[in-house]
Amino acid sequence: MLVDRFGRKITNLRISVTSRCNLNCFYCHREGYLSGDELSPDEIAEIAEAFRELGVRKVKITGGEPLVRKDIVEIVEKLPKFDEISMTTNGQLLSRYACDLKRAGLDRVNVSLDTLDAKKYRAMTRGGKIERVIEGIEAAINAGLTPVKLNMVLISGLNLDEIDEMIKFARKFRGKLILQFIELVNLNYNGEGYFDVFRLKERFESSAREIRIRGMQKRRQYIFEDYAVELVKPVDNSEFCHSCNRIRVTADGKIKPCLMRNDNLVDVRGLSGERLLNVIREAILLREPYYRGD
Ligand SMILES: Nc1nc2c(ncn2[C@@H]2O[C@H](COP(=O)(O)OP(=O)(O)OP(=O)(O)O)[C@@H](O)[C@H]2O)c(=O)[nH]1
Ligand SMILES: C[S@@+](CC[C@H](N)C(=O)[O-])C[C@H]1O[C@@H](n2cnc3c(N)ncnc32)[C@H](O)[C@@H]1O
Ligand code: SF4
Ligand code: SF4
Repeated sequence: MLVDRFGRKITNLRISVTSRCNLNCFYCHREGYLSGDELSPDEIAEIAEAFRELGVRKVKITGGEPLVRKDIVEIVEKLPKFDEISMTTNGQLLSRYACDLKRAGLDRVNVSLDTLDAKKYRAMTRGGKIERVIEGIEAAINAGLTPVKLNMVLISGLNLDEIDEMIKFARKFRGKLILQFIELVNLNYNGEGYFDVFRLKERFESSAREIRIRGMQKRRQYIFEDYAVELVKPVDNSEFCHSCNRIRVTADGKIKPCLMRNDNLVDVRGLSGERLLNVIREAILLREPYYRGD
């Protein structure tokens, strides 16, 4: 088991498989790192296996946009067995891949959708087609990549007035969708439009059938009859960082201890066996909560 200097157990691995993307959302943090280089499916599998041996139980595939990689099905297929393998995608290519990804071993997907207005969507993503995202969500549900989480970054002046509509949209899928309302992170972007998502707490607390607090980043989940809501508050939230059980691997094979920092990356590309395990153990010791509180 990997445990950092702050007693946080690392059970969750986030692998960026590319920095490339077929969209260009104006606020994108790009997972905090840009790389021109990409690991092969075998290289990804080797690093993932090392983390599995060290106690990681869940894997998230992300990007850039993971589905722009032509070998994405092979990447998923070659991953070792974990309790859960999920992917975060913008959904543009999801309907094409949903069934193959499920067969390859993907358990579920998160799909990013900040608005239900086609014109606004095109503007925010600089060219995205909303109908493709909707088709992708439907294909993912039909393929059993569930629960599908819908990621909506809340931006004041842009989409706060769409929260109710998004809930109505989620309800149509009868319990198969979880809505994630995400706070805007000020990284590679000036933070204009910031909205504190905890301002929604009261609203959901007073009406939910059940409230769950996830171990990961102490996220609050509100369960309703035919949908659920999760609030993701990464800004100025020491509770989030103190229960952060994630480690990241960048598209070019560096261990990234924190989304918000690039001054403590550790290159593991080309390493294998005991050497790889030891370098991972050392990298874990570089982890620090980004927001610490008092
Ligand atoms: N600051 C920070 N933000 C994170 C971290 N993990 C996820 N996020 C943000 O949370 C939002 C949702 O990320 P996703 O990739 O969909 O995954 P997730 O919701 O974290 O993971 P699951 O609930 O397991 O599906 C994105 O805006 C991420 O940038 C983290 O460790 N630190
Ligand atoms: C960087 S994207 C990568 C995966 C894929 N391209 C997608 O959009 O789902 C992962 C998630 O981060 C979110 N995100 C991007 N920039 C953000 C920011 N500045 N603040 C909060 N979330 C952000 C996106 O909305 C998306 O849900
Ligand atoms: S689709 Fe994802 S990676 Fe691409 S620009 Fe938008 S948020 Fe960033
Ligand atoms: S320490 Fe905080 S900011 Fe850094 S990755 Fe973990 S939750 Fe995100």
